[in-house]
Amino acid sequence: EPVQARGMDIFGTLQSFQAVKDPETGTHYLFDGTRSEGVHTFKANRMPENAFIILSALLGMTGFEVESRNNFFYDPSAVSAHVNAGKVYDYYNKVHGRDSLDGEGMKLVSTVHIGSKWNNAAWNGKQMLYGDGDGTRMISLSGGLDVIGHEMTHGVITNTADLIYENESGAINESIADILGAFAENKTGEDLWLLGEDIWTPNTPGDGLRSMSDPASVYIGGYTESGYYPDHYSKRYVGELDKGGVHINSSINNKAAHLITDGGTHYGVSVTGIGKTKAEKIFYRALTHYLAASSDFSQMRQAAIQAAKDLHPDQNGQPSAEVKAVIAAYDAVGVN
Ligand SMILES: O=C(O)[C@H](CCc1ccccc1)CC1(C(=O)N[C@@H](Cc2c[nH]c3ccccc23)C(=O)O)CCCC1
Ligand SMILES: [Zn+2]
Repeated sequence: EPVQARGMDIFGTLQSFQAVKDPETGTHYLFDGTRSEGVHTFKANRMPENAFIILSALLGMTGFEVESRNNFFYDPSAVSAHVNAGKVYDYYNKVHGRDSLDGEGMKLVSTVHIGSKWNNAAWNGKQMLYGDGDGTRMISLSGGLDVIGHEMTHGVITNTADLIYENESGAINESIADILGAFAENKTGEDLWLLGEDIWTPNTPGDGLRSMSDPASVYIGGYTESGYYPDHYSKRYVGELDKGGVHINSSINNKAAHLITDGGTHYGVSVTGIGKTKAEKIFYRALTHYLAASSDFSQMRQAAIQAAKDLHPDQNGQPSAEVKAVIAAYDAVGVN
C-alpha cells in the first residue's frame, strides 16, 4: 500500500515522497502511485550504458528495485530522480494540462547508476536513464531538474511531433527539450537559461553544459569554426558529428526562445520579451499542433508564429506584441 517515504537527495537535502510497501514482505518500492499510472525509479547494476540503453529499450529491462530500511531510501541518485520526475510530471500536468509524456498518464520509469561514472543521461524511447558522472565534470545527472525535464520532454516529443533525431529536425528536437526542460525547472535569472548548472563541474559555479541566453559563451571545441556554440543560423554546424549537430545547432533555437521570453538585442535586432508564462505555451502549442517529424528551422519559425497567433490573435489587423516578439526573435537568429 502507498506510504510516505523519505531519503536524502544528491545535495543532502531530506526529501519526502510517495513509495509503496508490500504488506506481505514489508519491502518498500520507489513507486509513486499518486501521479496517474505512477512514477517508478530503479537502479542499474553498473552495466555499460550502451548495453543498458538498448536492452531497456528492447526488452523493457529496468534494473533493480532501490532498497530501503524502515521507510528510508539510502540512494541519493534514486531519490533525486524520483522526486524530480514527479516535479516534471506536475509541470506538464499543471501548466500544459498534459497527463504524463503520452497525454494518457503513462508510467514514468527512471533508472539511475547507468554505466560507470557515465557523464550523461538519455531517453531511450521508453524511459529515462541517468549516469553518476565522474565527480569532476559531472555529478549524478538525476540531480539536475532541467536535465530530467530535458529527458522527459524527449518523451513528450516522441508522443507528439516525434522530430527525427538528426540534422535540423534533430536540433529542433534538442532545443524543445532544452526549452521546456528549463521552463519545468523554473529557476530565475541566469540559472533559468543554463542547462545542467546543478550537476556540471561541481567545483565551478555559474556554468552549465549549454547556455540559452548566451550560447556563444560556452566552448564546444572543434565542432564549429569559433569553437563555441552557434547563436545565429549563419554559424550553424553542417558536419556529420553529433548526428548533424543536434546538440550544437539547438543553441540557435534556444537563443530565439530566450529572446522571446526575456527580450534583448541580438546582432542588431531588438526583441521585446513576453515572459515565460506566454513563451512556454507558445512552444508547447508549436510542438503539439504544428511541428512534424521532418520540421526544420524555418518550419519551427512558422510553427512558433502560428502558435503565437492562435494564443494572441491580431488586434484590428495588427499582429499582437507576442507575435511580433516571435518574428523579431527568429529574425535576430537569422532563421527565415
Ligand atoms: O538527451 C540528450 O540529448 C543527451 C543524450 C545523449 C545520448 C544519446 C544517445 C545515447 C546515449 C546518450 C543527454 C544530455 C546531453 O545534452 N548530452 C550532450 C552533452 C554532454 C553530455 N555529457 C557531456 C560530457 C562532455 C561534453 C558534452 C556532454 C551529449 O551527449 O553530447 C541532455 C541533457 C544533459 C545530457
Ligand atoms: Zn536531448
